[in-house]
Amino acid sequence: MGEAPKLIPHGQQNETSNGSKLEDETFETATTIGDKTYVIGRADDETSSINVRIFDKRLGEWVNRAVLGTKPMSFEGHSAVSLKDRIVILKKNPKPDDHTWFLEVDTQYVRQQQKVLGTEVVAWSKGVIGSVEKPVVISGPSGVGKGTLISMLMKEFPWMFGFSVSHTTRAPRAMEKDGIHYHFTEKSIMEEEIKDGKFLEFASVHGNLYGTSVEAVELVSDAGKRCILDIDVQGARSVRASSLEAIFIFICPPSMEELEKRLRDRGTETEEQIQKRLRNAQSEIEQGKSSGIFDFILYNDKLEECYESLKKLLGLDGYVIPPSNSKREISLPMDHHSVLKIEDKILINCNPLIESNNKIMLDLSSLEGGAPGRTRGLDFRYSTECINLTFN
Ligand SMILES: Nc1nc2c(ncn2[C@@H]2O[C@H](COP(=O)(O)OP(=O)(O)O)[C@@H](O)[C@H]2O)c(=O)[nH]1
Ligand SMILES: Nc1ncnc2c1ncn2[C@@H]1O[C@H](COP(=O)(O)OP(=O)(O)O)[C@@H](O)[C@H]1O
Repeated sequence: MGEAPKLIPHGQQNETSNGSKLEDETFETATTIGDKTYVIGRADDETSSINVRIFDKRLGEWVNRAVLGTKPMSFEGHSAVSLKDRIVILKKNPKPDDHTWFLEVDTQYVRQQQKVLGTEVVAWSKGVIGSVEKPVVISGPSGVGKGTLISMLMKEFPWMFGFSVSHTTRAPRAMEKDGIHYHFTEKSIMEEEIKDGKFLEFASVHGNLYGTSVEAVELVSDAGKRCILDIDVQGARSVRASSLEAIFIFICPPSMEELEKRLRDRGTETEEQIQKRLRNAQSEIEQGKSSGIFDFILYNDKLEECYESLKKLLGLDGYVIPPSNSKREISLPMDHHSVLKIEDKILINCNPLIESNNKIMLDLSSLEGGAPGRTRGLDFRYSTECINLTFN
């Protein structure tokens, strides 16, 4: 039988071996959901990310767990509030864009990973205020014009779109820069990261490995931009099956002869690679048209016409976008002794002694996404409607 969780309350003096007093920088919270208690706190030595221990009250012992998702780095203190399938962690003295994290303990993603890994699983997901436009997946055979069309979008709407930088084991082309066009990666490293659940999707394409990391997509959305993914049909199929909702567009060439001409004129592939890509093109076009994965099929014959059609699909024809769509940020002066959950809202700083303009309501009623990516749809409101509660 294991010992029930013993917590070190915030600020409690800790005896060190030589009896000197040591202010404990971090502390732990214990939150029970179902028959498990989740003890959160203290930095995990190796990674200095926040540690999670699970005590199974039914078994009366601590259980091992796999911790998935992007882990929060250690922080000096937090409040923990339990929802039915996750724990909301509100950081103490947070940075404006790093205040809320979710420890998922019984979400669909956790249950799915528990089946795959055959062990207890918890998954971290960073909370982000507001929601984002659905990402745009663009697929099509090599040489059809995907990159050209995407560059035109990014040039005309730089504040609106961001490109998901894929990982690949392919060698860079003359003009390609690492971290801009691709993360050019060793196969063994990429395979390791795939095993660690860091990729939303990956596929072997034209003899090389390509993949979209969760971070690549989330970093674009964190910047308040709409994410564009240039991925092959296999990748589009995986994204369609994932929790990431997106718009799927397949670009077709006007003919195979024109596709071959473009590929040759581009001059970036050897003859052997051109032949391989043309062979693959036939089946890709077939899948693009008949698989049901794609919401739209665009023919890239005349470039400008195709670009106008693409903008129309994305609701951008003749649409003037205000240049500044600054991200909403909130600074959360949080007093950790006065956090209260009422249904799907969390009242922060409700202590009547705290001045009203620091009373905050966190609305969790329209959460989207979640591990292994971000949890979006948070809504913070400074609210004097916080109920003045007496704390004894
Ligand atoms: N599944 C998947 N495919 C990708 C990814 N990045 C690029 N691709 C696809 O890999 C194929 C080859 O890409 P690339 O070597 O850049 O050649 P290109 O199509 O001629 O530009 C294209 O169909 C891309 O859409 C990715 O992250 N995942
Ligand atoms: N509509 C078009 N007409 C003629 N050439 C095009 C058209 N669209 C793209 N191209 C050219 O075809 C080549 C392949 O385009 P690219 O964007 O690299 O394709 P992808 O990214 O799909 O492999 C490039 O040299 C590009 O300038």
